[in-house]
Amino acid sequence: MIGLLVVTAVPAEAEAVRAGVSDPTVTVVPVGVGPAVAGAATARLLALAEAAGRPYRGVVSAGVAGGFAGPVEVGGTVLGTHAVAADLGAESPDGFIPVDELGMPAELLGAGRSIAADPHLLAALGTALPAATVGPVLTVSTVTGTVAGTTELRRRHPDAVAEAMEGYGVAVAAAQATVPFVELRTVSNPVGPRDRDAWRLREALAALTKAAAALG
Ligand SMILES: O=C(O)c1cccc(C(=O)CC[C@H]2O[C@@H](n3cnc4c(=O)[nH]cnc43)[C@H](O)[C@@H]2O)c1
Repeated sequence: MIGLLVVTAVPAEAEAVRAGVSDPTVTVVPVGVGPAVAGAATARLLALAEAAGRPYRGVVSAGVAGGFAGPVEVGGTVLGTHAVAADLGAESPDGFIPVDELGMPAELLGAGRSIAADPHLLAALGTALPAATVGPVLTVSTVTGTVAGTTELRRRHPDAVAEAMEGYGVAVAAAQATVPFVELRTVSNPVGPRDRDAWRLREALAALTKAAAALG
């Protein structure tokens, strides 16, 4: 049976996903924090499965996230239409320049700075999770932690609904393996001035367990 691969950053997220999934063909693996380690680990898992003659039918980047106040509240569920490499580019005196506006040859940019979710996976999860907020999910290497950072990110990505740290890396791995990708997040904290004590991890992990039932 061809299964689904669900990758999370940390073991607590993986446990929350496993608690909600009943389909034995769904494999859940905590692959680490940040786009580089998550992307590399996912690429390896996809390559090993392909080499064994049992390629995955899809990859889901799942876990908790910071939510942009307005579109989504703490405890809410988010489905990513796109995984956006929000801090990949260059600073300049005139502001941030996204990587695909730096004049580099397109073939060096892979799938680009924004990778769309697979429309079939997205539609299936959207049907199973009608209350989910659907929109672009930013991938950042640095958690946003100031008012200025939040304002700038919202200015650059007015449609974004959440930020997390792995989606784009996982999406690159999926794109290179031509495996469908989608991102599923639940919100542990608002994006804004850093207040780690205010993160509602228990609430977000419980929401993740509920949402994970949609994966099978
Ligand atoms: O300490 C714990 O028990 C625990 C349980 C579950 C998750 C964690 C994490 O530290 C998750 C890190 C993970 O969360 C994403 N995340 C969450 N909020 C944000 C944010 O505001 N900005 C960016 N990323 C966020 C991210 O994907 C991290 O990898 C701890």
